[in-house]
Amino acid sequence: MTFKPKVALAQDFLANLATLTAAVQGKVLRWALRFQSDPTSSGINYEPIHGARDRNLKSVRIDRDWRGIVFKPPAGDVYVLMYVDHHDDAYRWAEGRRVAVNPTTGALQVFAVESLVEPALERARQATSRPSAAPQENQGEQRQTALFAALSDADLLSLGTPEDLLGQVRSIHTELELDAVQGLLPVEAYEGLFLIAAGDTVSDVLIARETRVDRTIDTEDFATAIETAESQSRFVVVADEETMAAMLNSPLSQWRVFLHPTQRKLAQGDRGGPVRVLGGAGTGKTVLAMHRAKWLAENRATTEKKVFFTTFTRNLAADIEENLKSFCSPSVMQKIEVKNLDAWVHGFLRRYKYDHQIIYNRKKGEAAEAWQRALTLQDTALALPPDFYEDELERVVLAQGINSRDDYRQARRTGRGVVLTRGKRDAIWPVFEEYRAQLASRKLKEVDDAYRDAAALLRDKPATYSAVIADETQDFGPQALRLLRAMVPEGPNDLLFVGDGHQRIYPRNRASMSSSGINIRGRSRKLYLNYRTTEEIRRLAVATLEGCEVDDLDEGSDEVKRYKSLSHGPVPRTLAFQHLEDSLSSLLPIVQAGLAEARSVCVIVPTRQDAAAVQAALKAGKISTTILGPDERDNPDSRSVRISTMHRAKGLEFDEVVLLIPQDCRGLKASADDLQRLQYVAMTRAKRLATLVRY
Ligand SMILES: Nc1ncnc2c1ncn2[C@@H]1O[C@H](COP(=O)(O)OP(=O)(O)OP(=O)(O)O)[C@@H](O)[C@H]1O
Repeated sequence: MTFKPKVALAQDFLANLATLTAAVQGKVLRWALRFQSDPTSSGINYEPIHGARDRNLKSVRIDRDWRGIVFKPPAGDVYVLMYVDHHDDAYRWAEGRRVAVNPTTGALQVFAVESLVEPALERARQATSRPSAAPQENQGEQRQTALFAALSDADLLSLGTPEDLLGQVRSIHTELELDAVQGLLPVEAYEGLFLIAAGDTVSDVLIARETRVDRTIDTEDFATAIETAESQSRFVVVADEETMAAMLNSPLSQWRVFLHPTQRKLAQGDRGGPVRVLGGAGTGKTVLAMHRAKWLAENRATTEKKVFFTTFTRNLAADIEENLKSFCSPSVMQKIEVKNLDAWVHGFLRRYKYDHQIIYNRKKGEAAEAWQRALTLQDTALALPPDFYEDELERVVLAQGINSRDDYRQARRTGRGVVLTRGKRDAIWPVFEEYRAQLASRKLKEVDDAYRDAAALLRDKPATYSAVIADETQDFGPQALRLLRAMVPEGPNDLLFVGDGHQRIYPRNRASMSSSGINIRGRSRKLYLNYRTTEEIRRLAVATLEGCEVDDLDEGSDEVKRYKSLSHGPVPRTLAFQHLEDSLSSLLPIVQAGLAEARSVCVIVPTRQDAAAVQAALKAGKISTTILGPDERDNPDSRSVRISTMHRAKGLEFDEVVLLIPQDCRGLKASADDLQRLQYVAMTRAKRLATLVRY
């Protein structure tokens, strides 16, 4: 048997490869395949890099101009393709990097050397002491004590700080300085440090990370080190040429290969019961959920007992299915069913000859007629506000599945504002009873009641799923959660919920997992790093949530203080106008600049009428546009400017977003809180640039 060395790819290699022309990519691919097949071949000439601090970094010639930087330690037979660039740039990169095993966590880390970190810190120090520097979230504040003064070296190392950089990390006094070295540190070190700066303790961070280092660390054993979850966030061991070719042919799809350590830990292995993962916009919840589906399908599910992957809207379900297909084999896909919940319920009830139509819009047709009839039984003496009955129907009667006057007397009405005595509840109940009777005579069912009926039908059927994964959980109401609970027997790996209360755009669907029969105690985790949006855009988006109460999809609350973005860019612009019409004239130059620089651009507006107005304005400027309709999937490769409502933009992402929004919510159906959440969702669709246009 011949011994095969371990060949791995680094994230930086793929990231830089993605920026090169197709012709150069082709050259690199051919070179990498030869390298992969035998990195010990005498034809590969490993050149030392004289200015490099790390003697294990070598240069390898690709052609006259291009060089690959390879990590090649003297022992252990590990070869990592670290970077690729023009000769001089590749050497410069290598001179500024070190690769080492962290002596406490055992992870293989790549980080910048002191001579790059020091100037970055110095620039940040100067920026904060400059009087003109814009103060942002305490960043301008001059602190006397260093941020990590209370931490021992052992603490800093356990968070993932490289041993070489302990001194530099100790000298950090402000969040701005920490952010200045973000890209120069291993991701787990930066994340751990910002969580400490935000108030967490070292043990909070380590417990949440599920870090267990129960071996003696050999800092020369690179082959073992490269296998930890932290190492796999930046290195991937490539087994064969086919895998190497697949990775190099789609270098942009980093999420398929490099997971954040928390994403990887949650995606793989067994869990004792339901798991909830919270994370702000863009923190990789959907990516994690997809990798979890793949792992379960590969390791635990069968074609008879599949993994059911669901979300609230049809478009998102279709996008997720497409993405899953891009990294799961057809045989794995046979063990995963992806469907939005309403489509699943519709199909399931039809199979069981359920003879009711489900209502998705009470304002239309026969449902509206039934509701109007029921309202004739209102007790006017109670002098309740006009929208009281509909709110009560949605948030109490349907949400809790209340079926009788007795149940309504006992119903929990927390947060409903109006206090109702037993007598008042008795006087109100007939409206709801009549509504259900009116619906029944028309063979109609409210969607929440249909969920309840489906859950009841499932009770005496054998389980057809081994696991259920729900994305965008914040949009599911209590009856939907109960139905998901009923779809799979209680036990290991049964349920995974990912979501974010800040992004709830259907406010009636506020549900608590524990009151819906889902016990996540001890199995709740968070993702903190935003992979999509620049830190500058994230900050503005978060500022729009000021004063908005946000829940944790259960009985507790959530906050946005602990999130950070991994990329930086221009501070979003805010423009203000008197009227929508005036603001429309500002759109054309913004959109034209975006298109000229080949960015995908989406103009996001509150209503469909606004979308039509934007389309007309852009059409006049001869710009090709597409309004994203409710049933229309977005084509990410389109060169057309997309126009979307805030609701429809959910789950999508674009290089650039222009958000048109009124100064207040007058004229919109949303409350102030709802509008704040919608605005947060809309702004966080932007990857690189955002403009907020107020009118
Ligand atoms: N580990 C990763 N490495 C690189 N990119 C990632 C990673 N995880 C996620 N991403 C990218 O970050 C972006 C956001 O990911 P994703 O859609 O999973 O986030 P989310 O938390 O579900 O977002 P939202 O709640 O805003 O819909 C996507 O472009 C995705 O490809």
